[in-house]
Amino acid sequence: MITVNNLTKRYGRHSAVDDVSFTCPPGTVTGFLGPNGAGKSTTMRMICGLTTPTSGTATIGGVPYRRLSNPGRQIGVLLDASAQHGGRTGREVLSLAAFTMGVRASAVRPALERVGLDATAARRRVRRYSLGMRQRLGLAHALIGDPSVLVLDEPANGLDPEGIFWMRGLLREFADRGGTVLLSSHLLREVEAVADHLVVIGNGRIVAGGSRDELLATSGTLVRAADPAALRDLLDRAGLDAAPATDGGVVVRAPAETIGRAAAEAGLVLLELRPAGPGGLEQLFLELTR
Ligand SMILES: Nc1ncnc2c1ncn2[C@@H]1O[C@H](COP(=O)(O)OP(=O)(O)OP(=O)(O)O)[C@@H](O)[C@H]1O
Repeated sequence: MITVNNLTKRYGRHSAVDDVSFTCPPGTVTGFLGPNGAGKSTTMRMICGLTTPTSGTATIGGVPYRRLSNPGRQIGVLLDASAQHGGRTGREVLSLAAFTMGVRASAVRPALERVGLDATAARRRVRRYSLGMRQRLGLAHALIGDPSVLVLDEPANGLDPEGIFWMRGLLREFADRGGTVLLSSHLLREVEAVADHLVVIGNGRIVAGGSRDELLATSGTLVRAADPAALRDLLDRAGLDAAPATDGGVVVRAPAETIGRAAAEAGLVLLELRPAGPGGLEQLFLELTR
């Protein structure tokens, strides 16, 4: 369980993270979503004891990271895959991590295999790894202590579509076995497929959070009218926020009944009126983080 309570980080007058609270329960994957510069990395660094909060707390199983006795055995962290020591081989990186955490050396090979790094890759120096290979090695590093919590910052960066699919499966399985996963991304589509909880951050503040299905249910109503300009006028007059959808309709943050009644009163012909679904969540995400 990760518990974040009123976390704030200020750099001078700028609040990188502003009063952020959320929890990540065991058995779930939480997607931490926000555009570049929203405060995801800073929050994750505070969870992992790398950045000191201005105020607030973050705990793993009730204990702040810096007070964990052997943190790698409880929480696996992948914050910046490109920061690995380029002069070491993949196997050396993992052997050193295993040694530091008190994990037996025989765990190194299976850990590399688990993330799809074969014997040739294991012998290669990390400076010759692609970003995708570094992400895989970073994931192996996070997993080698057999932790119950994973914190991963943009782990899909540099992975090809097959790699992203593979990683989703790995994270889903980890959570299904009772693990806790927090992963960040600036792409809704990327986390939507694997996360069962979403926390959306914009300008350092939480702007939406809850189960993915809950957020989907509140993601608005898709409306398409025979006369799109008349629909826009009607929504403006009714004071209803609308965002353009990809298929020519608009997503409105209001129940279908409200829109349907307003359209009927104005004599407007509607071609479509339905819950916006995943596309609506995308609109909501864009709107919330604008
Ligand atoms: N060490 C620092 N000194 C000053 N400002 C910082 C520092 N670290 C982060 N910031 C600022 O805090 C804000 C949040 O940055 P952060 O890296 O947490 O965002 P992010 O959501 O992870 O974005 P990205 O996806 O681009 O990494 C940004 O405005 C950033 O410029």
